[in-house]
Amino acid sequence: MRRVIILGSTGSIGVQALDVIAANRDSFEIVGLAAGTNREVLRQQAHDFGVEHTALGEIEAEQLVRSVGADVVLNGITGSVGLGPTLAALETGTTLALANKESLIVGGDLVRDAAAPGQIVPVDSEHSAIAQALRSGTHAEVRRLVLTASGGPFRGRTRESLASVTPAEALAHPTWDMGLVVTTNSSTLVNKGLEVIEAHLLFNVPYDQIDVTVHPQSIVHSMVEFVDGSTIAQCSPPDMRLPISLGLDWPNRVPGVGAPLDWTTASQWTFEPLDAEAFPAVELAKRVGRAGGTYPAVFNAANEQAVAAFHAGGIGYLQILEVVERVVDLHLPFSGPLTLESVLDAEGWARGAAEDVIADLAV
Ligand SMILES: NC(=O)C1=CN([C@@H]2O[C@H](COP(=O)(O)OP(=O)(O)OC[C@H]3O[C@@H](n4cnc5c(N)ncnc54)[C@H](OP(=O)(O)O)[C@@H]3O)[C@@H](O)[C@H]2O)C=CC1
Ligand SMILES: CC(=O)[C@@H](O)[C@H](O)COP(=O)(O)O
Ligand SMILES: [Mn+2]
Repeated sequence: MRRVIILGSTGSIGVQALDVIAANRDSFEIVGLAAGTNREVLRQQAHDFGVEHTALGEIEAEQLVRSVGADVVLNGITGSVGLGPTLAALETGTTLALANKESLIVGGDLVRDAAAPGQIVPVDSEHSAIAQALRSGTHAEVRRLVLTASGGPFRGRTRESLASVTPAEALAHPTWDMGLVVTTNSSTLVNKGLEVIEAHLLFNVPYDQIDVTVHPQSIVHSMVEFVDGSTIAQCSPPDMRLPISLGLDWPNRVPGVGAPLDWTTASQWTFEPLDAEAFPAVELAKRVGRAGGTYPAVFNAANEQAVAAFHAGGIGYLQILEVVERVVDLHLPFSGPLTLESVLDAEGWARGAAEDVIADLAV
C-alpha cells in the first residue's frame, strides 16, 4: 500500500490522480490533500477518500508535506508557488511525482541538489515518456531527446494572424483537457519551452541535444535517440492517468489505467518541424536555459504575469511573448550559487518588471 499526498487535488492533474486511486484502492491510500482556494471541493474529496489531513495554499501544503508521513507526494499545483512544497517533499525523503514543472524550472540546481537520485519521478507526459524510454539504455548511449509538441490550437497559423486571438480560442486545446495556465502555454509553445528546460534538468542532457518536433495527434509522447541510430518512443492515447500512475508507483505499471492504442482502425501519426517564426517561445526558452541561474525563474514568472494579464483582457495574445522577452532582456545576470532567496528575489523582480511592461503595452 503506497501512502500518497496529492497537492493540487482540485485541479486537472489532481482529479485524474484521484480517479487512478479510486480504481486502485488496494494499492494506494491518500493521507493528505491540498488545494489553493477551493475549500468545498477539497472537503468533499477528503470525505470521499477518508483523508484526515488537508491544506489550503502553498504554505499549508508545505506544512502538510512536512508533517504527514507519505511514500509519495504528487505535486499537481500550478505555477511556481509549487516550489516550496517541492523542496519540502524532497527534504522529507519521499518520492516526488512531479507534474508541477515550474518548481523544477525556477529552482534549477536548487531543486536538483535537494533530490536524491531517482527521487523525482516526472509526471509531465513528455518526461514520463523519456523516463520510460530510458529504461532501455544508459545515459552514455543517449544521442538526443526529442520532445513532441501538439502544436496547440494555432498550429499552421502565421504570427500576424495570431494578433486577434481570444482567450477562448487559446483555451481550445486540440488533444488535452488541462488547467488554464498550461493550456494557454501550450498555445504559445511556452509550455514546450519550459519542457525543454525541464528535460535538461531531469535528464542532464545538453540543450543542443534536445529537440522539439510537432506531432498533432499527441500519441507519441516523446522519444530518445540512441548513439546507434535507434529511437525509442513511448506511445499511448492522450490520457494523463498513465503518467500519473507511473509517478505514484514508479517503476511499476498499474494494470488497466489507460486504454491501449487501437491498431485495427486506419490512423496516421504525423510529424512536422516547429515554425520558430510564428512560435519563438522554444528558442527563447533555450536561450534562458543556457543562461541558467535566475533566468528560468524570470522567464516563468514573467510568463505567469503575462498569461494572467491576457486572460484579464489587459494585453493581446502576441503581447504575452513580448512581455516575457522584454523582461528576460531586462534581467541582469545573477552571479553566485542559486538559493531560495535569490530565486524568490528574481521572481519578485520579474513579476514587477512584467507588470510595468504590461502597463506600458496597455497604454
Ligand atoms: N493538466 C494536465 O494534463 C497537465 C498538467 N501539467 C502540470 O501540472 C500542474 C497542474 O496543472 P493542472 O492540473 O492542469 O492545473 P489546474 O489549474 O487544473 O489545477 C491547479 C491546482 O493547483 C491548486 N493550487 C493553485 N494555487 C495553489 C496554491 N497557492 N497552493 C496550493 N494549491 C494551489 C489549485 O487549487 P484550486 O482549485 O483551489 O485553485 C488546483 O488544485 C502544472 O504545473 C501543469 O503545467 C503537466 C502536464 C499535463
Ligand atoms: C499533457 C502534457 O504533458 C502537457 O504538458 C502537454 O505537453 C500539452 O501539450 P502541448 O504543449 O504539446 O500542446
Ligand atoms: Mn507536457
